[in-house]
Amino acid sequence: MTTGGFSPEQGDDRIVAGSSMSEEREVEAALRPKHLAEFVGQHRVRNQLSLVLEAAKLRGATADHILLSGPPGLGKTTLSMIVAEEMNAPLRISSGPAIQHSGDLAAILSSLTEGEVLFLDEIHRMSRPAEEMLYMAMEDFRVDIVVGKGAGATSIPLELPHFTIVGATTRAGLLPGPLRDRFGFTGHLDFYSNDELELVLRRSATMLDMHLTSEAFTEIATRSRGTPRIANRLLRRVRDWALVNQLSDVDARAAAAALDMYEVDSRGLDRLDRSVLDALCTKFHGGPVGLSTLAIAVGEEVETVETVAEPYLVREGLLGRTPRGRIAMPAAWEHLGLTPPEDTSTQGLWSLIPEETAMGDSSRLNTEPAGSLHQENLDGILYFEDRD
Ligand SMILES: Nc1ncnc2c1ncn2[C@@H]1O[C@H](COP(=O)(O)OP(=O)(O)OP(=O)(O)O)[C@@H](O)[C@H]1O
Repeated sequence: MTTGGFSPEQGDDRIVAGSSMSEEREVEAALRPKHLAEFVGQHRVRNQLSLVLEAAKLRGATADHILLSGPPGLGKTTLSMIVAEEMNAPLRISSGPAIQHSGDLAAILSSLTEGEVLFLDEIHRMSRPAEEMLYMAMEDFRVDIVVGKGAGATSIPLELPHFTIVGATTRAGLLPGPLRDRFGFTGHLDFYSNDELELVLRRSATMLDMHLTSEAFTEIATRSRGTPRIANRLLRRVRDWALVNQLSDVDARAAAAALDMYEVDSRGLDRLDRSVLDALCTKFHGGPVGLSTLAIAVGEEVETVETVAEPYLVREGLLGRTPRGRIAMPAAWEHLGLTPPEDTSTQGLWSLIPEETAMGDSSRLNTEPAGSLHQENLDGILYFEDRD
């Protein structure tokens, strides 16, 4: 959910983007699980969160502040709503970009009621003065309101009711330590397995009164980039296709035909992803090539390539980030049906890529600031960054 400001990971309207298109928000909202028991996957976070909430209820207290991190579309907003529902508390929603002055935050905090849950999306984008005000509010349930200017300025302490902040961020590494330390519980959401996505799809299909075969669910899940929001969106496109083609039951072939029409391929890559890989392989012979050169070659903004296409390509082991630039991994050539040149400098770089950046936890990769070589991020993962 985006409540103000623009960020590339949230403002993109691709069919496989992890963000919402405005006209679809209503259906998306209807498909949200309302209770922890309905929330698919993320077992560790779900169990831990359940314990935090249960204990708070037994104590008759408000729940501790909760920080949720992870890529867009994995369920952070949904979990914040579930927290409010499970605590039987009202929910207020705001976001970092909407809170640019400490006065904005003071206005929100001073109007909260006892036990209320305040969801702060994109909390890493809040201004520094607001952030500092939040430290005191989270710890002491108090803020100091400064009245007047210069020598005549006075600070008036304002007591606040007890509340729970649920902060969400796609970039945990950008949160200052003092802010992170004030959250009593931190949960990192990972991409979903295909089996989990199938469960999400089955639940949504029932709610949308759609009939699909098991194979059709598998077909859609495989193309959903590990993201429930994308899975639900692809399901809605399949629903459109079935409606127009007067199909009451959707099998794998029909699902594949529908998604092919929207240019989402068998690995969940769309036109942007493929054009990045294609440019890397055909124009730059597999790389290494700098990010901005690559972005120019595909006619996109650097930030779009970096935050929208790249994380998934890295996670799928199709693209590598090296000290000398982006390179096509062997799987990229294979996926495009191309043969890698026999002797390239790229091949020497394949072995240089740490396992996390080649295959695994790309959610952490794209959560870090760009612009330096060989940085150690806050999670202790070595990653490479080039900027030309
Ligand atoms: N674990 C889940 N089980 C079932 N559905 C889910 C789950 N997680 C997310 N969804 C579905 O995916 C959609 C997107 O989830 P949500 O808006 O909570 O993601 P988000 O992480 O807050 O994304 P963003 O950071 O872009 O705001 C929701 O409408 C919901 O229906």
